[in-house]
Amino acid sequence: MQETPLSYQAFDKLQRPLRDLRLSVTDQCNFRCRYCMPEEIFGPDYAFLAKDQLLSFPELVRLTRIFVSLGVQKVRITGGEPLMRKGLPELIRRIGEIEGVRDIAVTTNGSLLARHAQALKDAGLRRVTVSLDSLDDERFGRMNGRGFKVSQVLTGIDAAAAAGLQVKVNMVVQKGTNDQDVLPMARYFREKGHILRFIEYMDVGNSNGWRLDQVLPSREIVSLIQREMPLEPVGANHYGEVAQRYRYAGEEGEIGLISSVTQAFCSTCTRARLSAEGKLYSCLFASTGTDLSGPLRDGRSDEQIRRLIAEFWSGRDDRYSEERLRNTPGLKRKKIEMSHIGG
Ligand SMILES: Nc1nc2c(ncn2[C@@H]2O[C@H](COP(=O)(O)OP(=O)(O)OP(=O)(O)O)[C@@H](O)[C@H]2O)c(=O)[nH]1
Ligand SMILES: C[S@@+](CC[C@H](N)C(=O)[O-])C[C@H]1O[C@@H](n2cnc3c(N)ncnc32)[C@H](O)[C@@H]1O
Ligand code: SF4
Ligand code: SF4
Repeated sequence: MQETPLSYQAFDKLQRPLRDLRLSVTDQCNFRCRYCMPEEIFGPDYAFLAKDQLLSFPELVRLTRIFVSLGVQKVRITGGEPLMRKGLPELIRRIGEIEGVRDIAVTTNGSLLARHAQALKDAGLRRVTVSLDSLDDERFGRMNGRGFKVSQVLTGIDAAAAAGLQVKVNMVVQKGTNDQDVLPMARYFREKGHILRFIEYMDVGNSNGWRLDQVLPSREIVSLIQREMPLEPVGANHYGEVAQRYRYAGEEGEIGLISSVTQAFCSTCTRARLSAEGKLYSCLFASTGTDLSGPLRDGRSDEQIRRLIAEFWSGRDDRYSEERLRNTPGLKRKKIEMSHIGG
């Protein structure tokens, strides 16, 4: 293969640039959300990664630097629950020092956020995305599978805001489970001034028992909210933005709709995903990954690893959600679990 120029924008087979890197820093989580890590699969005997299998901070930083040289500008730290990874603020500080990284965000379930918000901010983090599916303790406790209380997450959100972090809230909407929470959540976060994004429930992994009739289409969510709080559409912040934005009419506050099932956005998907043990995935719904930990640990040079990643991206042609849209429910394949690959 030819030498890749030192600063270069990688494109895949469908002409999509490599722009985002999603780093899963642990496959473990203190929640057992039924749509992600159902207890009956992720029980006490589940074999999580051993500590020495996880990529170390120096390895993650080295890889991120290489990804940036291929076009990545935005890094999302996720998991599992990323705040369970010891010393996370230090990783954020080091990634923030990489020239070319324009944006770092963390996606968290919020349960440990009150404890870590200030350290994250001090490490240079500017924003955080907190997942919360309901304001009702009973429903939330059932959905998170461990009886965690809503107040614990809300306290985390308040602590993040008080520390000066911009907060977005992600709510997975599952018809028949928490659709009654759409309006209370919209009212609450409109009042608080945080952007709330509604995510269509997806068929990630192999264990959540997903059914299409459990998906509440985004357009129904918009009409539901419109009836009480008028909305106006807002243009995308950047190429390939996942959420469709709406503003509360006459106000600054906004919501987002992530319509991964009913209006797939594969045609502008710029995201590469790295699992906690260093496997690189070209799609949230991929079955296999390309191992980078071997090359990292057997002494390969940055340029060799860079070529590996460039080749990986140039061969990418995934567009699972668009294919699902056409084939539902016939699309069957073994997929990597979302808690492993990161959200
Ligand atoms: N199918 C699919 N869903 C995705 C993809 N990226 C994100 N999502 C879904 O969207 C949710 C929200 O992702 P975020 O990381 O908060 O979204 P984002 O657009 O990167 O966030 P911002 O940078 O804040 O706009 C995820 O938890 C997934 O459910 C993707 O590439 N494919
Ligand atoms: C896998 S989690 C990892 C980060 C962290 N533990 C959290 O929950 O925010 C990332 C995101 O994926 C979302 N997610 C998990 N399973 C999903 C599913 N089946 N459909 C849609 N989104 C899902 C979660 O709601 C969360 O916002
Ligand atoms: S969605 Fe996040 S909090 Fe819930 S089980 Fe998955 S990784 Fe854990
Ligand atoms: S389904 Fe795959 S290709 Fe499509 S947007 Fe999601 S990660 Fe990207």
